[in-house]
Amino acid sequence: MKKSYSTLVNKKDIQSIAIGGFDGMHIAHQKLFENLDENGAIVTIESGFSNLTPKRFRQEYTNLPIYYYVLDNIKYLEGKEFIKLIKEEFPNLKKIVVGFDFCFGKNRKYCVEDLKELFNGEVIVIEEIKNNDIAIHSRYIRDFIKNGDIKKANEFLGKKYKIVGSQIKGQGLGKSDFVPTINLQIEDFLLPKEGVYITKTKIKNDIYNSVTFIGNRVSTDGSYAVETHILKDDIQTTYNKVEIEFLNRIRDNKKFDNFKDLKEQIILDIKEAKEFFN
Ligand SMILES: Cc1cc2nc3c(=O)[nH]c(=O)nc-3n(C[C@H](O)[C@H](O)[C@H](O)COP(=O)(O)O)c2cc1C
Ligand SMILES: Nc1ncnc2c1ncn2[C@@H]1O[C@H](COP(=O)(O)OP(=O)(O)OP(=O)(O)O)[C@@H](O)[C@H]1O
Repeated sequence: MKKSYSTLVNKKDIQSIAIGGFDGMHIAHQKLFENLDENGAIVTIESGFSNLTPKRFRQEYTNLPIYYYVLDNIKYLEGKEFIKLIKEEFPNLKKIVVGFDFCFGKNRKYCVEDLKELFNGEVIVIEEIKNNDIAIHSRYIRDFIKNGDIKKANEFLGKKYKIVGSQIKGQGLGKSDFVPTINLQIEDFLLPKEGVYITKTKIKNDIYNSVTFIGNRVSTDGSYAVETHILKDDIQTTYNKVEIEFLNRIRDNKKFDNFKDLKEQIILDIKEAKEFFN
């Protein structure tokens, strides 16, 4: 099994693991982690499609060490081979925690009953965790985000949906014709539906109330942009890392016939965001 990330914890010390994809580190994932003991670890099988909590950001949502394995390297294994590798990786493993729908190995033909049979230790299977009768899964959270339903996404995540990017140069119009904005380049993260959102923006150790526009600037140059206006301060410098937390959605992206109308709308958006924070 090829590990693609290393932590400082010695794998010989690990006695319990939770296994899965864990994109989002959502409420149900956290329930699995609660069943790990102090010598526990998270074993993440990377499919390459993680865009809620891309791999390099996942560790911030847990104190447990995370070990990453590439799905393509292990998906052809028979059940016995999978367990053998797990035991080679974690020689003192006593407990495995998975969800009710966990399957593994060749054609995903091995599931929880096989795991119980093949692993000579404790296997804890967590029943399906729901939020108001709807099952919590990363795929549903992705749908909420794509539809702009940030409140639902946050409810299912158990935290605010966050993207991380770096500042890039904008058109230079914001400051002169509208309001100053930080233009962002975002990689790896799933972007919410086009529109205007109430957000918090974190730069270094400071957190600012903000409004964020996502979408094609159909009223100006037409290009796709993610840009944030900080409600309080005029942020001047270029920062490498900017984090945006989504709290609520204000409206859809819209084409305005002139800059005056767009500016008036932006002022209304800012007013709505300020009221939200008050
Ligand atoms: C709160 C807010 C709402 C916005 N709404 C729209 C919009 O509905 N339609 C649009 O085409 N552009 C919208 N924009 C983007 C502006 O067109 C953009 O800020 C302007 O073109 C300046 O871009 P620049 O920062 O690259 O100079 C919005 C920007 C902000 C900050
Ligand atoms: N709602 C849930 N209730 C209980 N266990 C869950 C739930 N969702 C996921 N799990 C378990 O968490 C682990 C990680 O699963 P996985 O990464 O597939 O999460 P997911 O949210 O179901 O993702 P996806 O929607 O992409 O399938 C697995 O062991 C899985 O069985």
